Amino acid sequence: MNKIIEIENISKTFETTKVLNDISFHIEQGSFFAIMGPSGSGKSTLLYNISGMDRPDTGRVTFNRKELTNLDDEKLSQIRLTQMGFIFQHSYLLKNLSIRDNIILPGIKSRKQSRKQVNDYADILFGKTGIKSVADHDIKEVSGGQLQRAAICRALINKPDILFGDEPTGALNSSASRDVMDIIGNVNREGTTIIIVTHDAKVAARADKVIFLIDGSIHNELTLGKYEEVMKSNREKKLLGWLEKQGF
Ligand SMILES: Nc1ncnc2c1ncn2[C@@H]1O[C@H](COP(=O)(O)OP(=O)(O)OP(=O)(O)O)[C@@H](O)[C@H]1O
Repeated sequence: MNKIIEIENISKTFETTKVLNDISFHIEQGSFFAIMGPSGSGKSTLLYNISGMDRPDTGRVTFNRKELTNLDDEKLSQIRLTQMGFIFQHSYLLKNLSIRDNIILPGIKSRKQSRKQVNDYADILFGKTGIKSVADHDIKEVSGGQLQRAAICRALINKPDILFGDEPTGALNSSASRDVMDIIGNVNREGTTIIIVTHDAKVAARADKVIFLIDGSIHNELTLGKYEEVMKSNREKKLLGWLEKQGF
């Protein structure tokens, strides 16, 4: 298996607090990886540091064999735009644009595909995420679940190798959360590597591997293997038992 991301001895301090403490691990191409841990343990900081949204003070992050920690800001943002997708708990879309325009904008900006190709691909993504009927609506006219599906479309418009999610279901009810995780699961099955931060065991149970952070260090890790719907409740039980042992 190819390593899509390799993290070597990264540390990060904010003022006097060491938030990431000499963390090393790797993520295999095509895998689904979840980061869990108590509030304040450094989960979001870790995600931002491995995705080039922030830089560690020390250590090295390599993505697709390129060392991100060596790159200038312009090269980093180009990689984020063309090879990475991001979704957040509140994925802000531009208010004055329709759903469609929000999604095609980063597609046109990246110049990876022609305008027509971007539009055609947006239609494919609207179909896959079930928001075709609202694609030309204003963003104020859709539900939170539809907005998060639109955010997934926007994150995928440039066909990224990897999708990062920071609490991607944190603002959704359980049924919308399940729908969003089904979509993310399908994206993973089609080959995109997924890394998410989540508090939700049901969400993390979709991952192949879960790491548990405490005070900026990896306290433990659990391998669950590839997700299958029929094994859902067993996986959730296994993960919940493991989380209890970690003191969660
Ligand atoms: N930009 C920043 N400047 C100063 N301190 C920060 C900054 N970002 C994060 N921190 C601090 O780093 C620590 C870890 O924050 P982080 O958001 O990574 O934790 P988390 O595990 O994701 O927490 P939560 O589950 O509550 O979102 C916290 O104490 C937070 O206050």
